[in-house]
Amino acid sequence: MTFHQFPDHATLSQYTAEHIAAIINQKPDALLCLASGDTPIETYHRFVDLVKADKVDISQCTFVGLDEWVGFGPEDFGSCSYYVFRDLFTPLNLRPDQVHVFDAKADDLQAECAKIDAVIKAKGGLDLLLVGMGMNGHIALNEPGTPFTLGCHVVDLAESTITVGQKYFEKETSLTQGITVGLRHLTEAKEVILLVSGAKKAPVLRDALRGPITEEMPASILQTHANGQVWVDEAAGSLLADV
Ligand SMILES: N[C@@H]1[C@@H](O)[C@H](O)[C@@H](COP(=O)(O)O)O[C@@H]1O
Repeated sequence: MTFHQFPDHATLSQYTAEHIAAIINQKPDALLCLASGDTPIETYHRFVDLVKADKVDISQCTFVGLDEWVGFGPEDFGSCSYYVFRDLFTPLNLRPDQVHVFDAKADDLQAECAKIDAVIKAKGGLDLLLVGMGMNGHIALNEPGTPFTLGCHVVDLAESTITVGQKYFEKETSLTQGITVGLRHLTEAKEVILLVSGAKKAPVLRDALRGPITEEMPASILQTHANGQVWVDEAAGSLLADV
């Protein structure tokens, strides 16, 4: 694992966008799984700028959705896929065959897990997994206590995730379960980037990077990845020097 601290969120976002473009320039048919959440939004805007400026050709790439609230879909404001479509997939004008997301409204959620597991397997694994970190250290929707060995699965959401998740919605919304790419896919990904931004995440980031590697702190799995990058802004990294 390598760690880099950027002065601010804008610099972090520009660097990350250029890095994603570099991965695709090296492997035009790359399979990418990119997080929802507030943290990477500016990265996606910068990446769209690079595509529109012809700095990278995405016509052969495939994108996999990372996670979703059960019962919600891309058309629902506040869903995970709503933001990824709004900020990335739609502005990129991707063909339908380039995008694979969980249908979290499906009757058979296990089949949805098998569907995404199969896409990842068929493409020989993820070339890039870009994730954020929840306030309880979750990665995607892998909550504390999730085995590192799981592939895609359905999860009961932690209280903290339900509370913090309200920020994505206009009004109070009932969230109970999630469907998510698992940490086995993180372990097997050729490269993983964890983006962390803001002072409120600083204590969790310190525990994830300086504490023990444990399933109780999902983000600690980054410590085990040979090609794992943890990229943070100064506010998020503010407690690391003190450890
Ligand atoms: N499902 C998402 C995750 O995929 C995201 O990475 C994380 C951090 O989100 P944010 O960047 O908004 O802090 O929490 C949410 O629950």
